[in-house]
Amino acid sequence: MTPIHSIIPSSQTKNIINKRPIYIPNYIPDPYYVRILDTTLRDGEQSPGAAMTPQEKLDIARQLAKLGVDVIEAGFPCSSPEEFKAVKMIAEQVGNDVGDDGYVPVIVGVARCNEKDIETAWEAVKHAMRPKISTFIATSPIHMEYKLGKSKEEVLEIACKMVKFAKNLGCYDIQFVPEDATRSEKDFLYKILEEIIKAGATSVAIPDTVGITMPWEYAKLISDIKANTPGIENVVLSTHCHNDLGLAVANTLEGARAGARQLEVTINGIGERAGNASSEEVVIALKCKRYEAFDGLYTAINTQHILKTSKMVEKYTGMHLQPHKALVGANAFVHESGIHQDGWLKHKATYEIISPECIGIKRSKGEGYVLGKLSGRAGLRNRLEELGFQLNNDEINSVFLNFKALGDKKKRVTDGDLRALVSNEITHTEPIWKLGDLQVTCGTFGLSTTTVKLITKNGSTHVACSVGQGSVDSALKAINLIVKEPIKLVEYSTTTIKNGANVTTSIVIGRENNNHESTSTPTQENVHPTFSGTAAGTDVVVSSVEAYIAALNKMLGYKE
Ligand SMILES: CC(=O)SCCNC(=O)CCNC(=O)[C@H](O)C(C)(C)COP(=O)(O)OP(=O)(O)OC[C@H]1O[C@@H](n2cnc3c(N)ncnc32)[C@H](O)[C@@H]1OP(=O)(O)O
Ligand SMILES: CC(C)C(=O)C(=O)O
Repeated sequence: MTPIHSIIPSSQTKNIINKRPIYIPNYIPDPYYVRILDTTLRDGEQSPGAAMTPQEKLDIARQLAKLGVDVIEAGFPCSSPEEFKAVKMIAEQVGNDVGDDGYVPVIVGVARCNEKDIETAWEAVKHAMRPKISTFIATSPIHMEYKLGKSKEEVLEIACKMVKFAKNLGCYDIQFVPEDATRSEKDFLYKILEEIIKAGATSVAIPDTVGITMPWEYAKLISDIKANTPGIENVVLSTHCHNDLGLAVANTLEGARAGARQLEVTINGIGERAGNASSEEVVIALKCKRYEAFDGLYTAINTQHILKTSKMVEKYTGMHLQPHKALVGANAFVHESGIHQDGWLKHKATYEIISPECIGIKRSKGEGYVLGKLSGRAGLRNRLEELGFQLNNDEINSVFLNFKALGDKKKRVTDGDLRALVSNEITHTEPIWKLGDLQVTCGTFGLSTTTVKLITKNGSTHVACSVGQGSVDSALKAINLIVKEPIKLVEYSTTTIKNGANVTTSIVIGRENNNHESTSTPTQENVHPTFSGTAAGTDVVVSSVEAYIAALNKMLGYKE
């Protein structure tokens, strides 16, 4: 029988960086090699609100070079003086910096098909070791008629003239892009590509500008262009797919299968409107299914840098990732349900297609799953063992019932909650203190004040009043005045459920060690042992006080 984890050949889960063939603008010496053109700094920056400073763009370009991209599309130099400065800095610095594998990335400046844009782009990139201009003009009927106000003949003439113009400036690596290619008439597309190749283009990108194309249609377009465009074998064919229907990655991968050997992607999939094909998804899909689905295609991306690059782009652009974003979202390697946790604990590959380390995620103990109402005994037992509790089956079964009851009330059962559940299970002490009454005064005038009445197990009542920094603080201080114990608050959390109508509070306390000179903030590590209490109700102060008293009773009942 085939072992379940053999779906991922072990060579591919390890960090093997494939050797990159030498860079020749219009030809890739290895037919299985796929170039990655990263356009985070150009199309990615077209995400509404994602504008970056030149320094931020430079930092990202450096990181993209470490990631191992072949081509960095650095920006649109004629769009503003700062953009020009950013592209120039990237060209001069990153475009001349030899990476660990001896490679220097190509730096691209993007330009419309006009002399001013092209001259400006060339001025910005020309000092890179491998400068490139990418010039575009729309070829679809709707764009030519309404946006450009030009006929096919005019567009064809401008495109050829501008490719030659770029070449005459001294640029020998020129990409031509027929914008809105997927809505263009195919015969016109073949014709314009034939002519711009004759004019000197070295690569051609086929953009699905408005993200309307199905994966099989995109694959057919790439195959048709290869079959019908004279001279197409003399250039590198590239994808450029937008995500308006959520198909950018699928279309890009289909484009590669159909023969495109440069893939244009962005980190985290950011870009104009719904974004572009996500770099991490494209690269890892190729890596995971290199032989099964892609006939051996490979990239030179050092996947260990994926997470770091993703975080940097998220921070600089302010484009926050949804938790369930493939590969780099906060939940991408976190298991919530019991059946999954059980399988994952037995063998990671039951529910993970790659190891998170492969993209640079360092997962420590306790990470990889969260406990909640959908968890089972396997996840619960494992986390309790990680917290140092060894319970027998009867104890686990008993804790499990209370765990499920708590899970029904809270979104997430925390380590503090687990400690409280376990100590309920193993201490069984009769409560020493009970809450009698509680009265809180708070507002904007002066400090909060709480009066609390506690009742001991033999029925005597004790009342105290305290001010504090807020209602909960004054309430806990009033309790401390009564019980006269050296208590340290280690952890405090509340969860509101059902639109604020109900609140659950968890508190962890420890006995303050008077001999201990340390002034550091108390944590579960430096206050030993700790005791937890949980309470639920409609009022946050009342549930906080009840949780505190529950933890206090455990502390007082505890024998070393
Ligand atoms: C599909 C894509 O992602 S394309 C890239 C998109 N990126 C950008 O637009 C970069 C940022 N853009 C900018 O900073 C500005 O738009 C600039 C500086 C480029 C131009 O600004 P303006 O000169 O004020 O023109 P504006 O943006 O309003 O309109 C675009 C003009 O370019 C023309 N144009 C559009 N595409 C092209 C092209 N590929 N080649 C030549 N002209 C073009 C339009 O027809 C229009 O011309 P018009 O003013 O004669 O009607
Ligand atoms: C300029 C081109 C490459 C583009 O961004 C598009 O068509 O989406």
